[in-house]
Amino acid sequence: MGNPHFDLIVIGTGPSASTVAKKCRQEGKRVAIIEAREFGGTCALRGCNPKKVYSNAANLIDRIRGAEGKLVKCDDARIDWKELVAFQREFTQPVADSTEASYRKQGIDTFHGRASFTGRNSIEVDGQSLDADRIFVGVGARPSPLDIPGGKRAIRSDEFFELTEIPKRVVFIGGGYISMEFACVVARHGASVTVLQRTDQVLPEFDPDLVDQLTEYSAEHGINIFTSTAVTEIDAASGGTMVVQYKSEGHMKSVETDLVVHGAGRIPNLDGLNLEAGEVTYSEMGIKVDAFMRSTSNPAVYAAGDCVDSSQPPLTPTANEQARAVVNNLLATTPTHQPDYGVIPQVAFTVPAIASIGLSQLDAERSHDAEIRHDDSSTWGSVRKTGQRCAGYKVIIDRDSDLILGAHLLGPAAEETINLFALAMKHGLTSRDIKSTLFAFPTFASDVRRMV
Ligand SMILES: Cc1cc2nc3c(=O)[nH]c(=O)nc-3n(C[C@H](O)[C@H](O)[C@H](O)COP(=O)(O)OP(=O)(O)OC[C@H]3O[C@@H](n4cnc5c(N)ncnc54)[C@H](O)[C@@H]3O)c2cc1C
Ligand SMILES: NC(=O)c1ccc[n+]([C@@H]2O[C@H](COP(=O)([O-])OP(=O)(O)OC[C@H]3O[C@@H](n4cnc5c(N)ncnc54)[C@H](O)[C@@H]3O)[C@@H](O)[C@H]2O)c1
Repeated sequence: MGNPHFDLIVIGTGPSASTVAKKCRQEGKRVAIIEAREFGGTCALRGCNPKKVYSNAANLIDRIRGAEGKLVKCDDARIDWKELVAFQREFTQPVADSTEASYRKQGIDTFHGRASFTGRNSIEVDGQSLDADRIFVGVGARPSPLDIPGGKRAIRSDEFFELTEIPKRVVFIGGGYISMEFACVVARHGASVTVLQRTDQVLPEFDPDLVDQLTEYSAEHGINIFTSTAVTEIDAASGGTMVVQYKSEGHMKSVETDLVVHGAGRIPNLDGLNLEAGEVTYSEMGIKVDAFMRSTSNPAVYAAGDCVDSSQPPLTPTANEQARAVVNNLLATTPTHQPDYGVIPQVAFTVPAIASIGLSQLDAERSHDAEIRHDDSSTWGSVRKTGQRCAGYKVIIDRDSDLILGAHLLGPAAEETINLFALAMKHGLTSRDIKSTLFAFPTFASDVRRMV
């Protein structure tokens, strides 16, 4: 007997893979799906969703403390880490079983194990060989290697979610999304936090003026950020503590800590896939795909999400949009569908959240006759009524067309308000269109009229 044959083999069960597997099965394709870990992928199990639970706790503490003596009396508001972890697990723990069950219910064959290519149309998993007309790769990303002496002493984001208690001192290596979001949570739990960032700005995807505002506010809450640093070593010290050595302003410095967290970036998770056997070309940036998300070297293979070499940010909405294009192409006789990204909003769920869409001030001023509207909006009524005091915005408008070129927000509800700009920018609304729209009042959304 030959190997089991499928119309489509899907590798991974994250947002991209699940979209492709389910939609192709709905169209009657015989589909197999393979997962190396628990079913569900990074976003649901070890990323966006558990992180948002933690971020909600941190923001709630901040809001209560900001409102203390104004809106509420609540001297003892604090995060009980064990309770927080237990609540987070209410969202993550059911995922593996329910996800696999939903695939099976749909008639998708599920396989556990690390998939690797054995040919252009064949995969091996757990000693079993499978063949398919088409193969979809949605294997996501993993933390980049921390190639410094003692680098293995740093825990990764997966392990961070397993922690049932947080020590007094925490150092984050890297100052991107993961470090800054986690830093805000552990600081609101009472830890003293150090963030060591290699470049001259933490959260480089976001507006530098708003990041400065966030950095200043964070410093008041126990988060010390050092930029332009080079971390050289993590040493073990007495009593289970560690010393992180780093170079800053030409001098060697060190910080003693109880926990080091790796937040220094992620890379495509291509280990063990044996892409050579599948004749699938890749680089350290990921699998090489054409505009239709098809492998540039093997037309039977498609890929999407964090594992592809793409200029788009590695986020869940990006993975989903790429996967939707893949589905359309898999169901067509020839691929014609390209992802329609529009403008992708980005949000770091810090305290408060920082958000961004479209062009930065620098890029807008280089390419357009740009008007920059900005303010420290912490004095605005909407913000003051919450008791909070860290807020700002920068909206960039094209003087010629009156279109919004970019929007950058910091403060309460920034993570929601940015979606209004996403809608306006995707559908070509001008600043005049926005100003002429009636928004419910008093809401943070209604502040948008004042920003444009
Ligand atoms: C801590 C954290 C927080 C995040 N927060 C956000 C957020 O708030 N918003 C946002 O938009 N994005 C967020 N992201 C990013 C988001 O999770 C990813 O962009 C998204 O999950 C990518 O989806 P994907 O389909 O490419 O792969 P993934 O979701 O990474 O899934 C890939 C799956 O493939 C499996 N796999 C890997 N290799 C193999 C193999 N050889 N065989 C079989 N299976 C394999 C993996 O085990 C995994 O389950 C966060 C990421 C992290 C780490
Ligand atoms: N809210 C969200 O949407 C969200 C949250 C978490 C993660 N993510 C996604 O996951 C990706 C990975 O997140 P991340 O935080 O690991 O990476 P990141 O790329 O956001 O940040 C890593 C940062 O670490 C710095 N760095 C790298 N090596 C360093 C070193 N040796 N010492 C000091 N600094 C160093 C880099 O300059 C970079 O700014 C993000 O790019 C994002 O797409 C998104």
